[in-house]
Amino acid sequence: MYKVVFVLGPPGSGKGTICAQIQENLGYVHLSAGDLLRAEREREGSQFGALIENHIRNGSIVPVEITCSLLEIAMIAREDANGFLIDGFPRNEDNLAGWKRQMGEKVNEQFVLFLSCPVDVCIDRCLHRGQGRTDDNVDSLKKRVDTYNQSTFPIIEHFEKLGMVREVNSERPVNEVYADVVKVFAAANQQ
Ligand SMILES: Nc1ncnc2c1ncn2[C@@H]1O[C@H](COP(=O)(O)OP(=O)(O)O)[C@@H](O)[C@H]1O
Ligand SMILES: Nc1ccn([C@H]2C[C@H](O)[C@@H](COP(=O)(O)OP(=O)(O)O)O2)c(=O)n1
Ligand SMILES: [Mg+2]
Repeated sequence: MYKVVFVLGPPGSGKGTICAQIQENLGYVHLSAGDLLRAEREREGSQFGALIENHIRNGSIVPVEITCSLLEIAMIAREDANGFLIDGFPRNEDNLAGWKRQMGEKVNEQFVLFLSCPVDVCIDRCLHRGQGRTDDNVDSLKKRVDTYNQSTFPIIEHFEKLGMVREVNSERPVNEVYADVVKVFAAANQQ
């Protein structure tokens, strides 16, 4: 069984930043659904490149069969891992249902780390992220925030009802956010 922590929050809430630090210090392997999709978009011979780019620019969500397969392939490649941080997934009902179908029997879902941050702060961070992403512009960001509010937040609420959500306010400086995140992992791993 793979041990899995889902990391969710609005675009720019700091998911990638915090996951990199957890990977470095706690031995979890960081898998960003967005990074895997961008890599697949660039892969020569991929039949999904154009479809992925359309969704990324539109701030809409790629069909789960594609994303979940990329995640599973990446997990199989790191079967030695202590656990996995699944960053930016599941982002909607389709993601959640497809994950349950494909991975439900193979994973132990530890908890959901929810990085909460006001949307205006998040948008500002994305506009200054400096990674040259095709979706870090005002138009795409509006759509991504709509998708977050309409489709992703209900998934967080679903996990909340199951008692699985650990919320950390990520509006603060990274070192403060990280310190609280470490406490969440310590508590979860004590059980
Ligand atoms: N706590 C924080 N305070 C200020 N800036 C942050 C913080 N966390 C992340 N950032 C910056 O905000 C941008 C988005 O962070 P990132 O980790 O890519 O977020 P996400 O993966 O949730 O979209 C990056 O430029 C990052 O350096
Ligand atoms: N589960 C996912 C995750 C990301 N995507 C697509 C759509 C998202 O707007 C983009 C970018 O996702 P990414 O997690 O990299 O974005 P943020 O880190 O939240 O800014 O990728 C997806 O279709 N399905
Ligand atoms: Mg990210």
